[in-house]
Amino acid sequence: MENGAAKPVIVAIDGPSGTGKSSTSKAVAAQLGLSYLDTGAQYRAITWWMVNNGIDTDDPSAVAAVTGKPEIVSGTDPKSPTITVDGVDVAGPIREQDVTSRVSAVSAVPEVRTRITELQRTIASAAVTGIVVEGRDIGTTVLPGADLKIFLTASPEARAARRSGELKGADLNTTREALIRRDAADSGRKTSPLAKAGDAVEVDTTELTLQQVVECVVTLVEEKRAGK
Ligand SMILES: Nc1ncnc2c1ncn2[C@@H]1O[C@H](COP(=O)(O)OP(=O)(O)OP(=O)(O)O)[C@@H](O)[C@H]1O
Ligand SMILES: Nc1ccn([C@H]2C[C@H](O)[C@@H](COP(=O)(O)O)O2)c(=O)n1
Repeated sequence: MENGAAKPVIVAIDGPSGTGKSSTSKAVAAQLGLSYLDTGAQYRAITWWMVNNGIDTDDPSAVAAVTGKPEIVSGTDPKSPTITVDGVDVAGPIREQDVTSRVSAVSAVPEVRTRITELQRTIASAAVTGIVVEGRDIGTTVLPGADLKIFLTASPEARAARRSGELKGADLNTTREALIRRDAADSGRKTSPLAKAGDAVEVDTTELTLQQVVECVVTLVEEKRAGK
């Protein structure tokens, strides 16, 4: 750039549940001084609002009719990301089971995707140094011109073990089945399904520590910035 400031770098990190998108994205963004956006949290936030307002989340037209109502605000500091709905901090409630079990249905509604995608693009374009955006359709749909696209994978067994650890000993098989069900719903929806972009770098995290994944992505970003 003419004034010597580096061009903002846009990094898209996609993949199924439990592959390490959030942990990796936050650490990479913090290490490189970039903003961070958890797009799953936005879909969870709108789902939380639907549940809280008695909307039938299995009825796409009922969901579509009220999609524009809640005001969703994401804080993009990777060291303390935030998410509010109409000014209420929902970081805790959006991780609860009633939201998790409904979020795939709500996020499949095209009107919801249009609204949340617009919000994501606005946030990404305002990031001064750049941003790491994680989700399911970032490289394919939200930011197809991203400088770097990563697609994280891991075996269902590894992902279930990671999640069971978080859920304090939840049954491994039940957790694995729930992950597979959510992946199938997210990959099978008509509008911008979970998918690897053709130009994404796939990183299988099954046998890697979180630190190794972070180092791998940081190296890829630095190589991109250096024009390699
Ligand atoms: N490479 C890794 N090795 C071991 N554990 C990991 C690794 N990456 C992430 N984890 C752990 O796995 C769990 C899930 O990670 P994370 O929340 O980052 O995944 P995610 O892909 O963002 O999931 P979701 O899409 O469901 O939000 C966390 O407890 C995290 O600490
Ligand atoms: N870009 C995105 C991000 C998330 N979703 C949906 C599908 C997921 O099951 C759900 C929750 O995401 P998580 O918090 O587990 O990462 O949100 C989507 O459709 N597109």
